[in-house]
Amino acid sequence: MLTVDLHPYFLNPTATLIALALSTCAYRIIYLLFFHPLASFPGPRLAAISYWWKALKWRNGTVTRELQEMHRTRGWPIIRIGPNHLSFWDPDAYKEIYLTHKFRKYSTFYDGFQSPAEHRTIFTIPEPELHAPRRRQLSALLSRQSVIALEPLFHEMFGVFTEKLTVHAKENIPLNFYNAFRCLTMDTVCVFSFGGSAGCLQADKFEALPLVAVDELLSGSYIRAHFPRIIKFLNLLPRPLQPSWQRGFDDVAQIGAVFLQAYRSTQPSHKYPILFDAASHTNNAESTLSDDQLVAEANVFFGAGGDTTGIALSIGSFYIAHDRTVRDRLFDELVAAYSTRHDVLQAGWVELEKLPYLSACVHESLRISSPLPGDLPRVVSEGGWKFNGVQIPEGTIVSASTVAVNWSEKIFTDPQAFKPERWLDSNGKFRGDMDNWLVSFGKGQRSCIGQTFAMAELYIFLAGFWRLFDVQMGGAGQLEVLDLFTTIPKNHDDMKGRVIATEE
Ligand code: HEM
Repeated sequence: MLTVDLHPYFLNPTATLIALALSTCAYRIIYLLFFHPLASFPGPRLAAISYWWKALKWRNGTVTRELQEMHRTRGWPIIRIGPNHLSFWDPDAYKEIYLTHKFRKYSTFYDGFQSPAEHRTIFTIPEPELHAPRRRQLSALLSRQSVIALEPLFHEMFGVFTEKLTVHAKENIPLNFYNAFRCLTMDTVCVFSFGGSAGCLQADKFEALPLVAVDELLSGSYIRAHFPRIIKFLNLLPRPLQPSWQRGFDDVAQIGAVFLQAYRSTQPSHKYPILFDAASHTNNAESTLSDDQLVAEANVFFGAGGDTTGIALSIGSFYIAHDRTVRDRLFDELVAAYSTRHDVLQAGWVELEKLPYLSACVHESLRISSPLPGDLPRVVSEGGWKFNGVQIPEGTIVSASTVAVNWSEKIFTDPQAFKPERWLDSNGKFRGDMDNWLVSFGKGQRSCIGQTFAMAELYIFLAGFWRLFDVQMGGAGQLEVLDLFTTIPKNHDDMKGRVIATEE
């Protein structure tokens, strides 16, 4: 009789399972490297087989810089940065991906930014047909007229900021401008979103706990955005065993609920409309947001609008402080328009927009800081996408960094230099046409809904600050930044300096 001697491995279920798992992995790696529809696109090998390449670069803050470097040194306009993800370093690709409305948001990535996790928001809803009504509902709050009605809020917050800076100037206390401006914008958007301040402006030397909490929370974004299964697993762990960024995310989810409860019980009356007033009282019952949705939206506004504007203000101010010609020209324009401290503290956005050099400084600050530099992923729709003769299969995740446009040599000469003059024509008038190529707020239907709010802040705060103060900073005026989803200075010491009051 024929007998077959089975190798002992086949009789051991554990060994069999391990062998199966290893061969499945090996098969997948070979498939992703050599047979996947994106196999012919260049990029790091690890990126072709897993999101870990991108995640690790994101953790170190170097992902955008590395993409820029690969593009510069190897000439790659399209880089494979994930098994099914292509990143484009090309201004035209940027416009096609974001402006033409062909591609929807990649939900796995955006779900990682939901707080509370079960509620999709204006920022995270991928379906255009669900997003459009939510956007219409909330955009009334952020129309130009509505933002002008918020000027008392901006003036109130800037008044507190100014008093504090005056004390720092008198006592010659050094300041971290990155933190100082973020405290100002975080408190401002917090009042708008929740009806109460986060208390950042009250913190000694602007070392505010909410800033630390937001930084901490962002430090885990690379896991939240790319590895949802890890997040599910972490959620099963007892809270003390979870990483601090995970706990931080859950804590932020609570902030909105606490504020809404306070709002409902006290019915505070503000001099200006806040998100809770307007978003909870619409005439149409169907479009009224539930409390949970309202809290989730308020959390998004706070998250999206707190850091970003402060980053543009502080990085712009860093460059203005280092270039005396820029600083003096801006100061002269502001003094001519606002001769007293009182005047500039009440300056309105519409009037400020008429100042060409201030406008140039605002736009150049937005361009050079690119506060959200990371790739914001979209999914190629049915039928695929042909870009510059290259066929991209449907279902591919595509993205392009705002830096690929804002720092493009094709569009801006000497793009790494801070030159407000590039925004002026030969008669010294502001060139509004160049706005087309400023993509800091994104473009298209999913661009920043808070753009008007942020622009009003940038004009009012930058004008007030540079009219009333001057800054002494060390160093050569070169700033190295990291991309941790938002832009952060690599070395916080670069952002330190002393503030000098120019008006008593
Ligand atoms: C300089 C400041 C700011 C910059 C650079 C900025 C940038 C951006 C960008 C690039 C997007 C698109 C995100 C994506 O494609 O996924 C975005 C979306 C968004 N931003 Fe801003 N933002 C700023 C300030 C603000 C402010 C002040 C608010 C709130 C008052 C805000 C609220 C939002 C919201 C809610 C979205 C989602 C919009 C949608 O998908 O319809 N942002 N922002």
